[in-house]
Amino acid sequence: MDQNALKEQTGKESVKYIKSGMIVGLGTGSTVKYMVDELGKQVQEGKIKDIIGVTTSSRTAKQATDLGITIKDIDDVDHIDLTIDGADEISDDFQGIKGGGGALLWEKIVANASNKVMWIVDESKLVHKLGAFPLPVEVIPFGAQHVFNRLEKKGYKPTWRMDGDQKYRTDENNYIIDLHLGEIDDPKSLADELIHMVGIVETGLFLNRVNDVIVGTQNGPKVLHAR
Ligand SMILES: O=C(CO)[C@H](O)[C@H](O)COP(=O)(O)O
Repeated sequence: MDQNALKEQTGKESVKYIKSGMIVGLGTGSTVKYMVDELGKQVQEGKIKDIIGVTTSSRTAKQATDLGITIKDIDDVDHIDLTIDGADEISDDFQGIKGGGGALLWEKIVANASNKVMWIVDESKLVHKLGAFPLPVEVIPFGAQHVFNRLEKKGYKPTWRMDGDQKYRTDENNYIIDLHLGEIDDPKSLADELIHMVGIVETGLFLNRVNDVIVGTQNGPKVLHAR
């Protein structure tokens, strides 16, 4: 099976955890796309009833709406039962990097409002230590070049996330700077340092935020329990 087939496997498997009546956080990315397609199918077939989706990006909102899934704004629900989202890297101790798809800010807000969080990944995303995947940080446009320069001075090897020849814009109209760190020895202190730099709105370090992970493997989906 190639990587896409593994993403499809884990995406479809995760829908088994969505029960009728739930308020479900819908993540972003190519793996989540398979999950939302399957969820839409089961909603249309009447197998899953009365669910409400809270989406983590305008892309997922459009996909879910097109499939007939009822969507509510995060501020119109008081909790989320379960959020299913993708991830870019998951370390041995279940810490993660997210934001490869540019939706890290809304993804973290939705995760924080969720009783349970499940990540769905293919096996290539499991790593010993975080950092081979460039760490995204979301920055507001005002003064963003100064933030970039500070990150460069710190040796964090920043690059602008691009969309063609323009800087990529998030759903909040912010920019993303990707940090090419290689290996992150202490994710917690790095997250603390970055979040206190004025202009940075959020980082792609998702620490202690996942309960279960479904991994797509050549031998079928495997469930890992984090906490
Ligand atoms: O964090 C994300 C988007 O911001 C995605 O969940 C992450 O990038 C994984 O994406 P994919 O399933 O396409 O590999």
